Amino acid sequence: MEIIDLTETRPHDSTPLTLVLGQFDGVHKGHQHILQTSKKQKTADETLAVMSLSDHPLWIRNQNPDFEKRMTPDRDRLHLLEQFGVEKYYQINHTQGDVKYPLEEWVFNYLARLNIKRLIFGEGFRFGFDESFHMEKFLDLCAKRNIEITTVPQVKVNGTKISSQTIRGYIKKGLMEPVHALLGRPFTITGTVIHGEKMGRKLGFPTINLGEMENYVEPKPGVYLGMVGIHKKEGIIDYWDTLISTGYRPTVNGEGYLIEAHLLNFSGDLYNQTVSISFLRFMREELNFDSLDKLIEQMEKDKIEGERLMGHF
Ligand SMILES: Cc1cc2nc3c(=O)[nH]c(=O)nc-3n(C[C@H](O)[C@H](O)[C@H](O)COP(=O)(O)O)c2cc1C
Ligand SMILES: Nc1ncnc2c1ncn2[C@@H]1O[C@H](COP(=O)(O)OP(=O)(O)OP(=O)(O)O)[C@@H](O)[C@H]1O
Repeated sequence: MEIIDLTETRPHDSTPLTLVLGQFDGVHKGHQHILQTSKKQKTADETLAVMSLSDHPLWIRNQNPDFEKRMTPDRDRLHLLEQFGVEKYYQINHTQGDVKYPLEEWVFNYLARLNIKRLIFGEGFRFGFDESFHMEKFLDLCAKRNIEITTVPQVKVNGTKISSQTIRGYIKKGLMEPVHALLGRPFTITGTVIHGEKMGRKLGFPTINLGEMENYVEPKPGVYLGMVGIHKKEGIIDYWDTLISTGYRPTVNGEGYLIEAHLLNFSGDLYNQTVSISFLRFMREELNFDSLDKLIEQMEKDKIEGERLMGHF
């Protein structure tokens, strides 16, 4: 997939495009449907492209914290878009300096640099919200350029549209089973293993900590059952059943929110390796124990329960 920053470049290539507009956080089942439909609708000479803003307009324009973090930061999202057949990805940098322009005109000025034949939206699409994105005005601008517009019906579950915002809300509540169902895969964070406080090892429960985590939505504090994928050479991933602890570690007066994973029955050095931590289910709340012995006793119970749930015995 070719990645093009439209803020910096005026593309010279005039490839005819079928373009889908939107943020695509999670590349959830609704997004997957619109991409599959677009692939079928485009003609053989058209290239399937997606265009997104670097940040959600509701974060840039309204400072709404619900739209700051992602379940799929750029690297994960681009990888998934490619898997679903997107051939070109256009990004526009959206910053505070742009808020003085009407959103639909600002977006259209970038679209006008491309040879768009077909523009595809999910039904009810709006970038941000009604007051910031005037859909009718946007459609008028497209019509003047002879861009064909198609609307794809919404994919719903129990009568409600699948949306990134809803799924991020489930992650924040620790509801990992519906997240798995709506994404078609578990919520997964990927990063490089960094050196932590090394206290876990002393407690008999060594854990891996990941760097570069700032951009991910934070799952509710607690203990989860999951899988860790260790990225090996040639794209091979070695999976381990795992316990995941998220939160503030009140028992050891931890500082700041952290995600750690204790791989079940694993021994070895993972520092500096790339790993993916997938969340399968919430097991219990994070607790403030009055001694380290009590924390260790509970972690031993967590381990037995985790192994039982994973079918180890
Ligand atoms: C399975 C598991 C359960 C945990 N549960 C709690 C908990 O309930 N309360 C708490 O304060 N910390 C909990 N922790 C976090 C530990 O306090 C933390 O892993 C330990 O202090 C090591 O931290 P470090 O990796 O930064 O050295 C848990 C960790 C694991 C692996
Ligand atoms: N459930 C769905 N069914 C069909 N199309 C969808 C669905 N959800 C989003 N789309 C479409 O996918 C494209 C990208 O969507 P976008 O990520 O901007 O919206 P979203 O997933 O609804 O997110 P948010 O919750 O932030 O509004 C848009 O064209 C949008 O209309």
